[in-house]
Formats: sequence, structure tokens, C-alpha cells
Amino acid sequence: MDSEAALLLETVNFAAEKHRKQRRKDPEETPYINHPIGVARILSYEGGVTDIEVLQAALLHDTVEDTDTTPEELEDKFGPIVARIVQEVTDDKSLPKQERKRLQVEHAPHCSQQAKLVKLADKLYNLRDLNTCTPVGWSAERVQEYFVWAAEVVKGLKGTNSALEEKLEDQFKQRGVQL
Ligand SMILES: Nc1nc2c(ncn2[C@@H]2O[C@H](COP(=O)(O)OP(=O)(O)O)[C@@H](OP(=O)(O)OP(=O)(O)O)[C@H]2O)c(=O)[nH]1
Ligand SMILES: [Mn+2]
Repeated sequence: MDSEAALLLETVNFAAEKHRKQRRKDPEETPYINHPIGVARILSYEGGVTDIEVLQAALLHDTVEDTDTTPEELEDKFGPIVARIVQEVTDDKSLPKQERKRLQVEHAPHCSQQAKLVKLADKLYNLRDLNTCTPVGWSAERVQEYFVWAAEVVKGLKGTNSALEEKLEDQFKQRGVQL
């Protein structure tokens, strides 16, 4: 087996252990790990991304934000580039939600190309998820507001990957949201 395949298995196993107790917010309580795996798969299969560090960062992208994982732990295990990409896509959960959401819009254009790829795939996964398995308690208005906010973030990620951007564009069009 080639070493990149082994490295991806090591990475997905680490993410699965970290997210093992978490579930998505949908009524079926889908295992959380489906999300990071799906984000990495969007990058590879739909975005044509082959950069192993981007695919690893996608698998790990919610570990620091949502589990006890530290940036140092990621750096020790996966190196400084993967750790940096994850850090770039990590929200500061100590801030109020509105502020976090505003900072994503503000920071998106200044992210590295690698972090922009992860952000595009994360948004595409979550928008599709909202169409098929809406989180418990989310009204139609809340779903629509998420699309409007996500479009503001994606505007700042333009020129990164045309295949992913076209698929995001389709999602926004379906909701009457202008990109
Ligand atoms: N659509 C959907 N999202 C779910 C579900 N379960 C968990 N999530 C997560 O919820 C987040 C979106 O919900 P919000 O209420 O807007 O944000 P919050 O969790 O940060 O408070 C996303 O986080 P994120 O990946 O960190 O991305 P981002 O929204 O911060 O960009 C998404 O992955 C689900 O069943 N459907
Ligand atoms: Mn995510």
C-alpha cells in the first residue's frame, strides 16, 4: 500500500476516535464522523484535489473546534502544515455566535488556498445536509439564513476551485440567494 493511503487511514482513524461520542443534529443522530469524511470526499471526488495535507485537514477540520484536540497534538501527529490548515478553519467557540459568524465572512478572503478548499467543501456538505436532513428544531427561516450567511463566506473564497464553486452556486440558486 502506498504511504499516502496509510497516512489517510491514520488520519481518519484519529478523527473517528476524537468524534466518537458526537452525533450530527439531524433526527437520526447520524455519527458526526460522516461529516469530515464527506468533506474530504467532496474535495477528492468532486474537487479533484490530490494535496494530501488538504485531505488530511478536511478529515480533521472540526477536531479542535468540537473535541478536546489541541493544535499541538495535531502538529505532533500530522505536522505543521496540516495543523495550520485546521487552525485556519477553526472558529473560536469562546466568542458569541454572531461574532463567530461575522469573523468567518471577514477572514475567508485572507485564508491560505488550502484552507479555502476545506472551507468550500465544508460549506457545500452542510448546505446539502440542510436540504436532506435538517437539524432538529431548525425552522425554514433558520435554514434560509444559513444559506444567506454561507453565500457571504463563499464570496470571499472565489477563484479557489471552479468545480466546487459551481456546485455551491447551484445550491444558492435553488434558494434564490445571490452569490
Ligand atoms: N446542516 C447540518 N449541520 C450540522 C448538523 N449537525 C451538526 N451540524 C453542524 O452545525 C454547524 C452549523 O450550525 P450553526 O448553528 O450555524 O453553527 P454552530 O454549530 O457553530 O453554532 C456546522 O458546523 P461547521 O461544520 O463547523 O461549519 P460552519 O457552519 O461553522 O461553517 C455543521 O457541521 C446537521 O445535521 N446538519
Ligand atoms: Mn465542518
